[in-house]
Amino acid sequence: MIRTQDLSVTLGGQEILDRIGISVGKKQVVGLIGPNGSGKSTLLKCIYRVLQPTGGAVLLDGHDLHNYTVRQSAQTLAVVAQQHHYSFDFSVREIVMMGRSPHKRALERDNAEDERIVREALQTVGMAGREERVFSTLSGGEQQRVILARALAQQTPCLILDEPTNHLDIQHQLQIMELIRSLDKTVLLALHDLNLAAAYCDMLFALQDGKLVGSGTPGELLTPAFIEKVYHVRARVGTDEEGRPYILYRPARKESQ
Ligand SMILES: Nc1ncnc2c1ncn2[C@@H]1O[C@H](COP(=O)(O)OP(=O)(O)OP(=O)(O)O)[C@@H](O)[C@H]1O
Repeated sequence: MIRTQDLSVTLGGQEILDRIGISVGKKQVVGLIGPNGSGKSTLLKCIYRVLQPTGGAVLLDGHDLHNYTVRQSAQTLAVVAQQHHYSFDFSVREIVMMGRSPHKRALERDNAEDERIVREALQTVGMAGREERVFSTLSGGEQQRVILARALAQQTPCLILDEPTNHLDIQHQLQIMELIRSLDKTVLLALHDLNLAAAYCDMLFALQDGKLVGSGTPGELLTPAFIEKVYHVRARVGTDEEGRPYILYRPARKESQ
């Protein structure tokens, strides 16, 4: 459903992405992994149209995203980006209600159905009853959940998430990942935590220095050799009772021994 074809990005004269081809099947949860600065956010930004690629294309259901109007792509893709900058003190309700705008005409007023969808989205992320709180006064984790609620209120078939577990404690990390899995949507997300990626993703794509350096199911991709090559960290990989890999990191070798 979402595909990138030879996607390249050059910024400030530097090649940030080099002919990346990834694909996310309908209703799959696909993780994008890779070290800091490897290009994960840049790739997601091309998909949610904040960045214009220098080469290649993003295809939605086989159609070039460039032929979509902004409204059409907002009806297809909802985004939870890494940083949330709001210059005004919006309430939680107002922020989540913004998710409804691709479904409305200019100046159309919010109706009872919009209100219901907003309440339901806040309930889903565990933020019910906080509609009137000022967004900027929420903790980082609470803000993250409100932004996810806004994406849910957008009612799109696809979700793009850049580090959705950022700022969250372990309980909320697991809750958000369980929620993402339960949504029955096509999901592409950037993740740092390889154990979360292993536990919740159907497929993974790995970036390193702007290049695609691996892809496969978590079990296929996350081997000790791969982790050492890409992250320069030694690791032991076990398998849980459901056959999914889990990773234990090991201290770096001491050079003097
Ligand atoms: N506007 C820009 N001009 C120049 N370089 C940029 C620009 N935006 C991003 N970069 C560089 O592109 C590279 C990839 O950045 P990106 O944010 O996509 O990485 P990432 O994998 O998401 O990293 P992280 O895990 O740290 O969030 C980095 O080296 C970054 O410094």
